Amino acid sequence: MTATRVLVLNSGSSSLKYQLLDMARPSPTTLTGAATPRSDTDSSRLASGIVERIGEAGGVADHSAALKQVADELSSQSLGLDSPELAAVGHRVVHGGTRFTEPTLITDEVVSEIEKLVPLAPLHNPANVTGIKVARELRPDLPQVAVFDTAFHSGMPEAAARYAIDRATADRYGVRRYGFHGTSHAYVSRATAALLGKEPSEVNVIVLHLGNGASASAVRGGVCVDTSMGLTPLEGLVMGTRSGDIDPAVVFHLARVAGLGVDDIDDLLNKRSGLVGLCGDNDMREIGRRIAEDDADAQLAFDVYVHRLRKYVGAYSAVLGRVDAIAFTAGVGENSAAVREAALIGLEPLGIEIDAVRNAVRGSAARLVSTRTSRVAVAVVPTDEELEIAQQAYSLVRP
Ligand SMILES: Nc1ncnc2c1ncn2[C@@H]1O[C@H](COP(=O)(O)OP(=O)(O)O)[C@@H](O)[C@H]1O
Ligand SMILES: CC(=O)OP(=O)(O)O
Ligand SMILES: [Mg+2]
Repeated sequence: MTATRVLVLNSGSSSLKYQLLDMARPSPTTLTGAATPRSDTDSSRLASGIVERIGEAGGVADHSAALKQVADELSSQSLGLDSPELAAVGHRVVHGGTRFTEPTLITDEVVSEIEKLVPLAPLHNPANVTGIKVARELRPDLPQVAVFDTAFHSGMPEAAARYAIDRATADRYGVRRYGFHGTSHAYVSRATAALLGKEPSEVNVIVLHLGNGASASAVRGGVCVDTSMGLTPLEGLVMGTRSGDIDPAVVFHLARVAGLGVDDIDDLLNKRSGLVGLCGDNDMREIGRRIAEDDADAQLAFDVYVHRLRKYVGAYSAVLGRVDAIAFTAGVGENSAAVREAALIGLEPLGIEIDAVRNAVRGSAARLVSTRTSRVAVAVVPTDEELEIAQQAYSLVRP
């Protein structure tokens, strides 16, 4: 029997998503070719699930406990990690630094390199390492593949990847823009091309990945040329709990005037800022409910979020010159018609015409929400980081 199944572990800062896929069965997308949107009826997906609120009240204690829960759920469906049909485990790893720009077979040395990158992604890489260690303990014989969030952005031009700071200091300490959510930006930019009936090489796309973490990217002909996250996943858009762009002098000011330490400021900007910092809620659904009741704090949070998003749409329109499509993805991008409309309304001079009626229709498939006359196609394109990771992992181990 040939082993053709891949288990994918996608550890976020407070969640663990998993999927078990059979790569021998038809899947609607291919690694390099055209992609069509994925539905729940795909025969390739054997199991999937999510453990949420890790480390929070009402959730499991930590990522080890979450993994144990996933292993138990799979075993109860006779799909456990002990299955001889497993070909590999694919792990999402958020930060790959400058070294990891391709899917990588995991060895002890690779694990220790990923651990060295923890200071650059303190909310994410530790969880990724835990997942790798637990899975390797359970199945030491099985190939385990790391797929990096940073990889898709690793070819960004120097003009976009460099910060304008002293070069020697930057080079010595690896201070440059890496970018994240790369598997999602790669998958969604390809799926957007497919939705337009084009090859990825033919289209320029702005991808707006709006989840709890959020980032924008400018993709020219299938290649990422700029993205909003930088050295860490803190730069760029306003997020659920992260500030995104601020004047770096805010940090000095808070240290000198408010007497805050570096760790306090790190915690403030990563965990107590963004939507939650502005209005106390980080879930866009709750913010929508509060706005409907005329809550001024929720309205302000929404307005700041959308203003930043519009700025990036404008910036990346200029970076790309010609924009063929803008694609909204991840939890907020796929579900919040209000965010999509507020971000793009009034941008007709840029050739962007969102259609309020089409935009308001709910759906789970990739779809266009622009007017028929819009020069720039506006699309909602569900992301599938797990499928992308599975395909990249399988490409390394397939017989
Ligand atoms: N129906 C909805 N309307 C508006 N926002 C939603 C909806 N469903 C989910 N979201 C938003 O999506 C976020 C989670 O997105 P997701 O892509 O799953 O994030 P992550 O992978 O970072 O955990 C939630 O915090 C919430 O703000
Ligand atoms: C990199 C990042 O921000 O990931 P997530 O959105 O899963 O927190
Ligand atoms: Mg995510």
